[in-house]
Amino acid sequence: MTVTRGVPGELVRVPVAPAGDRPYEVLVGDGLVGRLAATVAGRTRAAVIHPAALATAAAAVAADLRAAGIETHPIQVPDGEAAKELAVAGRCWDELGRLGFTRDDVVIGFGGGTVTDLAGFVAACWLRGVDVVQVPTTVLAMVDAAVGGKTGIDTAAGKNLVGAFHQPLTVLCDTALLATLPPVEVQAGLAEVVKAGFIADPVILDLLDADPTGATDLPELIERAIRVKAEVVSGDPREAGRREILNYGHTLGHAIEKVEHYRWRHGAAISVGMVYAAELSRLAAGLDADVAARHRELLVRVGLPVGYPAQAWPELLAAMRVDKKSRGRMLRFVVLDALAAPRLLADPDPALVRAAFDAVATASQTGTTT
Ligand SMILES: NC(=O)c1ccc[n+]([C@@H]2O[C@H](COP(=O)([O-])OP(=O)(O)OC[C@H]3O[C@@H](n4cnc5c(N)ncnc54)[C@H](O)[C@@H]3O)[C@@H](O)[C@H]2O)c1
Ligand SMILES: O=C(O)C(=O)C[C@@H](O)[C@H](O)[C@H](O)COP(=O)(O)O
Ligand SMILES: [Zn+2]
Repeated sequence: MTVTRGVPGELVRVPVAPAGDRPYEVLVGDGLVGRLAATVAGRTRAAVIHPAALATAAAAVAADLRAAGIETHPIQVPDGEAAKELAVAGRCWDELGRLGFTRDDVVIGFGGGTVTDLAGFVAACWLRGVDVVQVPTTVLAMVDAAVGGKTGIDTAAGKNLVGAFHQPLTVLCDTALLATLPPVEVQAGLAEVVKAGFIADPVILDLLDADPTGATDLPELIERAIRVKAEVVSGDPREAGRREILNYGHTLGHAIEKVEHYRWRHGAAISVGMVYAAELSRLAAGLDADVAARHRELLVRVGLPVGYPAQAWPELLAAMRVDKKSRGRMLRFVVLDALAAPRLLADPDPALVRAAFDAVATASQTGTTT
């Protein structure tokens, strides 16, 4: 998808000021990857962690950095969730060791959210923390994954169960890089944009009502969602409280990803998860029925799934119990009291937790990926 900003050459700067940590900026604009060399000027070495799909683009980035005198090493990792495995992180650390990576060298995460999660985690652990610059290349990574310093990998028990908070030095969102992104990946990214709309910025929902594919409004949608994330993360960088609202739709969504062995896109899974969370909000927190219904209507118009096979419930419930928001045997969910009024709901009535699933349960035997 080609994204043209309203004003050609316009550069958007969104500040992130994580309490107790170094402030940084998320830059959004067309052709921004050209600024990478200046961003990491003075470093001796850079490792560009990238997915197979972006090998050519990563080679071009590496050539730019080398031309600026930085010894640069691309590290290719698998496409998709397969990048977020311990063995892949281990291979990256082996490579950094082979290169003699020191504390003032820099890791660059160049890819979608799977790669920025992995690269951030690799950087967080190497020598107990080296700088990472995130260059997200999907809508999802621009609006969410690359911003805020949540890094991590998956384990057999579930999504993102091993990780670290490690804020990036800067985030460069070059919208020109979205030109090669398949439409289905744009839709997946819009799921997190919808999330930002329901938890904090309803203007996003109005924009998407009028333009559900983001054909004309994608730049504004990206910027608005980044602003929501930046504001939340700045106030609570380590998820001591309010940051949990960014997990809206993720309790069931992560469970679906696990049960599907990560064949579903993250955005598709949290789309179903948001319809579920909206229904739980209606049943347990008194959310207006129209606001709950708006979730399904909008997500369908965006082209995202809103259903999951009914028979999977026991497996999904078991997976939800290892969600990071759980405490002991207590399930905790992000719910909405009203539009843009999210809160934590602890230990809801198990009958309501099950009843809310009726809103997404389908008779089909298998989930449909999008
Ligand atoms: N850390 C966080 O705060 C956070 C937030 C949201 C999501 N996430 C994580 O992000 C991940 C999902 O990220 P995603 O949706 O970006 O998926 P992804 O990283 O798997 O990218 C999707 C696919 O598009 C390819 N791709 C990436 N950029 C491309 C481009 N410009 N052109 C063509 N192909 C391209 C990738 O190789 C991959 O095959 C999940 O693991 C999720 O848990 C993390
Ligand atoms: O940044 C956050 O905080 C989020 O929860 C954003 C989510 O969109 C993202 O998927 C995140 O990786 C989920 O985190 P987890 O702690 O539930 O693994
Ligand atoms: Zn997410």
